[in-house]
Amino acid sequence: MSETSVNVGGEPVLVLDGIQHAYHRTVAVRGISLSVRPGEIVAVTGPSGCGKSTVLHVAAGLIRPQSGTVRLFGQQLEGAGDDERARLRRSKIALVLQFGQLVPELTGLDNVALPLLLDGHDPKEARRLALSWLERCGAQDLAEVGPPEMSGGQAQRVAVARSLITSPQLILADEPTGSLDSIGGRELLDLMLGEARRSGAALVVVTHDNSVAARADREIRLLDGVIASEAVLA
Ligand SMILES: Nc1ncnc2c1ncn2[C@@H]1O[C@H](COP(=O)(O)OP(=O)(O)OP(=O)(O)O)[C@@H](O)[C@H]1O
Repeated sequence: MSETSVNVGGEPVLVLDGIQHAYHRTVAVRGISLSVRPGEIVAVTGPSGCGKSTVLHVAAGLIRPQSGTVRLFGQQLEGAGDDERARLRRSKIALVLQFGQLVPELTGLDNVALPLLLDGHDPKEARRLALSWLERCGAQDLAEVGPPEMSGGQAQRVAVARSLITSPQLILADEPTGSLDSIGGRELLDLMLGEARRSGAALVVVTHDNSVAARADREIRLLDGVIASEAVLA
């Protein structure tokens, strides 16, 4: 592990218990339980279609699983309405989904500033911070560019900048650098891992990249919708 370890401990920030989910007749996840502690870096790996994205979307409260429970920062998600879920996500969690999921009508800069603007921060200060995060993510050239004009990799850089600007306590990332070349992807992941280590945020990252998994505290490998193996690496 190249990053400096922080203390990993305390009450879990995320607990999944007995999660099952199917899309029509396709069973994606069949009974997954896992728990993530503050500051822990967890890599979720496994072959295509094994259920990784579904687990991440359930953890983020974007998918309501057919059975099982999700607890985020001690709060049970089942009873929470959509507004409450959105509030919880905005205040403590950052999401980086596979295709960036940026707001198409806004510039790169305003996409990054958006979480702060929604939280009522001073717009000038929010944009100043957004520019500095774009620079750190190698995306300063995208400040005035709209998402429809960005490549997949560029959108991922902007999405990572947006995820880190709020100093989240939990980062949920689904193949956050899958559209970048290997060097660019490595640099951006280095930044995410480094930031998580520095700030003490927990990071759950879905990845096909073995080198990322090797630098996590724990690797959870899925196969056909169940946890096939779990390795503590740190
Ligand atoms: N919206 C959907 N509608 C129907 N089937 C879906 C949907 N999303 C996922 N699936 C199916 O559920 C299963 C698990 O998909 P999921 O995307 O969670 O796997 P994954 O491990 O993240 O795959 P990948 O590595 O290719 O992104 C797969 O068989 C997939 O085809």
